[in-house]
Amino acid sequence: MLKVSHICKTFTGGIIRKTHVDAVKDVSFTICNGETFGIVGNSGCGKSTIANMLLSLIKPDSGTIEIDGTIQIIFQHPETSLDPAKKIGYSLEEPMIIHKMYDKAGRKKRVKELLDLVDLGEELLDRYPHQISGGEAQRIMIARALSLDPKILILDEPTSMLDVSVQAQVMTLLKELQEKLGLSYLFISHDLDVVRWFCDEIAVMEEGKFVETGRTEDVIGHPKAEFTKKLVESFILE
Ligand SMILES: Nc1ncnc2c1ncn2[C@@H]1O[C@H](COP(=O)(O)OP(=O)(O)OP(=O)(O)O)[C@@H](O)[C@H]1O
Repeated sequence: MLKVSHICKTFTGGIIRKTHVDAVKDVSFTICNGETFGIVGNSGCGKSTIANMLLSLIKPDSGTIEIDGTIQIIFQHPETSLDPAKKIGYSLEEPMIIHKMYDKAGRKKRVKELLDLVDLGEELLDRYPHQISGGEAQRIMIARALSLDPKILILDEPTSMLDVSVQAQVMTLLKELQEKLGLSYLFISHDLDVVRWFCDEIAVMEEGKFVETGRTEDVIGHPKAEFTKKLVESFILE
């Protein structure tokens, strides 16, 4: 389970003229085990800042975050997340080496299990990132994240750089993995269509604030906040 209570983050900067951005303002939510919570909002509304606070990459100014188990993230650009100089096999093993998990034989066995989970063949292990497709690269990133047995995955626009048909395959795979492994997901997206299909609950975010939260069908079907209404309208008109 993940419980976020009243987190806030303000970025300050500038030497001559002070700048001040309230990136996240009093955000609270809970993700129950095995559930998917989506955050939808325009660029710059604070989605990544929330993800970074969950990953302890930045510290909230106030509020609390309780995480039961390990949390991992899948980014938008799988090709830049993989080391171009390292073979896929090594990239899959690396997190286990860093965390001193298993001996060499155990890691090799685990790599095979992980490939199986994401429906890829062992022939990929000897290739470099430029020798695999975008969809395969994203599957490798998912396998790599799973190597540390996380309970929660943050999916930060995980398919927005992929072709539509490949997007659907990766999203279906994520759903299957959730069932199989009992994972919880925090799904960050602009795409209401995918969110509607994928998320149990969503929050609509505007300028650092959650303006509306609830079961996905309720929020999209009966939007209450003005911003949500506009978002739903623009998505239907597209
Ligand atoms: N390290 C930082 N220093 C100063 N301002 C920052 C920093 N990180 C983010 N911001 C600002 O905080 C606000 C929220 O940014 P954030 O990256 O969380 O948005 P986002 O919703 O993830 O956007 P996108 O969908 O484009 O990734 C933006 O105005 C951004 O410019």
